[in-house]
Amino acid sequence: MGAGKTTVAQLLAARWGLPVRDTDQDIEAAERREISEIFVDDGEDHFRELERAAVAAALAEHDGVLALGGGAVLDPGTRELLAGHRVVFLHVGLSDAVKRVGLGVGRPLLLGNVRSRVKALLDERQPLYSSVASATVETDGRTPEEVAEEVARAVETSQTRETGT
Ligand SMILES: Nc1ncnc2c1ncn2[C@@H]1O[C@H](COP(=O)(O)OP(=O)(O)OP(=O)(O)O)[C@@H](O)[C@H]1O
Ligand SMILES: O=C(O)C1=C[C@@H](O)[C@@H](O)[C@H](O)C1
Ligand SMILES: [Mg+2]
Repeated sequence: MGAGKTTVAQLLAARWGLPVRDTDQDIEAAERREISEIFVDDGEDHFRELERAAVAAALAEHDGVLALGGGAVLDPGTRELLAGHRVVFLHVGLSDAVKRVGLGVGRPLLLGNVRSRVKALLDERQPLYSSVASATVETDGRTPEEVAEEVARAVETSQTRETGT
């Protein structure tokens, strides 16, 4: 959370002239309620099922840039769906993440002490993010535009390597 997935996905889509989707937004639209309401009413496990379905639908229907939720990779089924796709991990350190998420409003897993919640999530999830990603881009101390530039370079380079174009 706060890595900039939603923000950077939009910049990349504009750069490449592609459509952009965001599974958090897809879930809220389909459910007609906010993510925090889903967590409160039905719990995280149910949210992860909705998220897996949203990722599957987006990968099937959408040819463009997809921003995931920060915890999507926790679900083994979602990780399987992502295999074979270009997945870029936007890394953020504790200090920048805390600055970017502010009070954590709308992010149910940050309820309580935002700094200690962010630290716990980063520590727990780091190995999973690295295992799913085909590239990692550092976001600390960089603007969204600088991050998008580096993601584009990483993706375009891997494309050249794969296709020679
Ligand atoms: N590189 C950056 N530098 C400074 N601020 C940033 C950067 N990237 C994003 N932000 C800001 O941080 C906040 C969170 O960004 P964003 O919503 O894109 O994160 P996210 O990774 O999609 O989070 P989530 O997992 O909750 O969906 C926004 O206010 C955004 O403008
Ligand atoms: O990191 C997480 O687990 C989450 C991140 C957000 O994108 C949302 O998907 C939700 O708030 C959970
Ligand atoms: Mg987001």
